[in-house]
Amino acid sequence: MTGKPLLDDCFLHDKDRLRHHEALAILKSRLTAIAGTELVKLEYALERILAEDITASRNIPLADNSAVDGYAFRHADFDESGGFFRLQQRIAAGHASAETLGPWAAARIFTGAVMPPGADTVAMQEDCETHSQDGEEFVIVPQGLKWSANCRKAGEDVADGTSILTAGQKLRPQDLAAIASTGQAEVCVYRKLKVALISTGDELRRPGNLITVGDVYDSNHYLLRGLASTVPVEIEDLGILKDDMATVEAALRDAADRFDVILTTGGASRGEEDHILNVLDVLGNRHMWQLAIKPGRPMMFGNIGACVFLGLPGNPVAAMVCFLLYAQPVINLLSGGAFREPQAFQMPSAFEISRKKPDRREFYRGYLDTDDEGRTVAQKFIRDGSGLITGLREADGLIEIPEKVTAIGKGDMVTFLPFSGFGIR
Ligand SMILES: Nc1nc2c(c(=O)[nH]1)N[C@H]1C(S)=C(S)[C@@H](COP(=O)(O)OP(=O)(O)OC[C@H]3O[C@@H](n4cnc5c(N)ncnc54)[C@H](O)[C@@H]3O)O[C@H]1N2
Ligand code: MOO
Repeated sequence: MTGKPLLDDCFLHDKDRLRHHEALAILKSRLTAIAGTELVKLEYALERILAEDITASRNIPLADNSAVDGYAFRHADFDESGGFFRLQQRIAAGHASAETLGPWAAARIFTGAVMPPGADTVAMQEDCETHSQDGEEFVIVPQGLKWSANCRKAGEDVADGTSILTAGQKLRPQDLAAIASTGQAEVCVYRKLKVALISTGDELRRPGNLITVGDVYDSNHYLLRGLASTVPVEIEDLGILKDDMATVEAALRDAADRFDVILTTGGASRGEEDHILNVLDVLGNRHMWQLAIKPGRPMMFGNIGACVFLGLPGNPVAAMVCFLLYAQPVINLLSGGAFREPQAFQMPSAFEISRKKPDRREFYRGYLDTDDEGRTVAQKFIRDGSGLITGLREADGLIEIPEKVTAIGKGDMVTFLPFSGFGIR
C-alpha cells in the first residue's frame, strides 16, 4: 500500500512557503500611514511619532556663556606668565550684563551666565587666586589657558535654521529636550491607532479564574499588551473568543468597523477549530499566511475593509517573535513612522547546531555571555519549544539564523537581535 507521505515533519514544504524577506516586502508594499495627526503638549509627546519637521528658529544657546564658575577676561590681556585682572563686575546666570569689559579687567561669572561684551575666555575659579588691594579686588589667572577656554559659543549646540528632527521619528527623551530647547511647547504627532486585542481558544481562561485539566491561562494577552507599549497605540481588550465560526465572525466584523488594527493570537493554523483564517477569508482579504520561519509559521496578515488584520500564532514564543518581526514595524508604518528592521549585531556563537533545516529562517531565544577570552558571545536557550515562556524570559534577544545555514559551529558569527532594540526594557 502506498500512502500519503507523512507530513509529521511539516517543515518539508518550507521551500514553498513565503520567505521572511518576501513577507517584509509584502507588508511594506501594501501598507501606508493611516493615522491622523494632533497637537500635543511636549509633556505628553514621549514615544509619539512626529508629524512635522522641527527646525531651530534661533541659536541654541542664544548667546556666548560661561561653562564654569570662574572669571571671564579678554584673552588679548593674557600673556605667557598669566594675567592679573581687576574685578570689574559680577554676572550670575539669568542676569546678562551690558557693561563692556575694560582692558585688564575680569568679571566674576557663574556657569551658564552670558559673557560680558568684550570677554572671550573664562578661567575656572579653582585655578585662580583673588587678592584685595586698596579696596579693590583682583584675580590672578595662571598661564596656559587657550583663547575661548570654558566659553560656550552661541549656536554651538544648534545653529539658527538647523533641522533638528524630521516627521516620522519616534520621540525619545533627548528629542523632547531638543524641541524644548527651541522654545516650542507643543508638537504635531500622529494620532495613536486604535488596536483591538483578541485571544482565541476554548481552552483559554483569564488569570484569577480557576482552571481544570485542558484549560490554559491567557498569557498571550499580557504578553501582547506589554509588547504593544513599544508602539503608539490605544489597546482595547476584546477578550477571549470561543472556537466557533459564528462567534469569531461576529466579533471580527464588529471590530473591523471600530478599530484601525485587529491583533489576534491563536486559531491561525489550519485545524477545524482554527476559525480566524476562515473568517478572514470570508470578511476580508488574506495577503500573507504560512511563512518559512520558525517559530511563527502561521503568521497572518490581511484586511477587513479599511482595518488591518494581524493574526499571530497561539504559541507564546511564536506570538512574541511575530509581533516583533512583523506587527511592530507594521504598526509603526501605519502610525506614520518607518518600517524599521531590527537592530542587529554580529557576534560569535557559543553553541552548536549540527543540523538545521534548509529553506527556513529560525529565531532562537538567545542571551549574551562572555567566553574565556572575555569576548561577548551569543548563547542559545537550550530548549526550542514554541510554548516555553521560560525561554522568552531568560533571553536578552533573538538569534537569527538565515535560510541557507544548515549547521552552526562554536565561534561562527551569528546575528543577535537584542530585545532592547525592539524597545523592550
Ligand atoms: N497540523 C498542524 N498543526 C500545527 C501546525 C501545522 O502547520 N500543522 N502549526 C503549528 C504551529 S507552527 C503553531 S505556532 C501553532 C499555531 O497554531 P494556532 O495559531 O492555531 O494556535 P492555537 O492552536 O490556538 O494554539 C497553539 C498553542 O498555543 C496556546 N495558546 C493559544 N492562545 C494562547 C494564549 N492566548 N495564551 C497562552 N497560550 C495560548 C494553545 O493553548 C496551544 O497550546 O499550531 C501548530 N500546529
Ligand atoms: O513554529 Mo510555531 O510558529 O510552532 O510556534
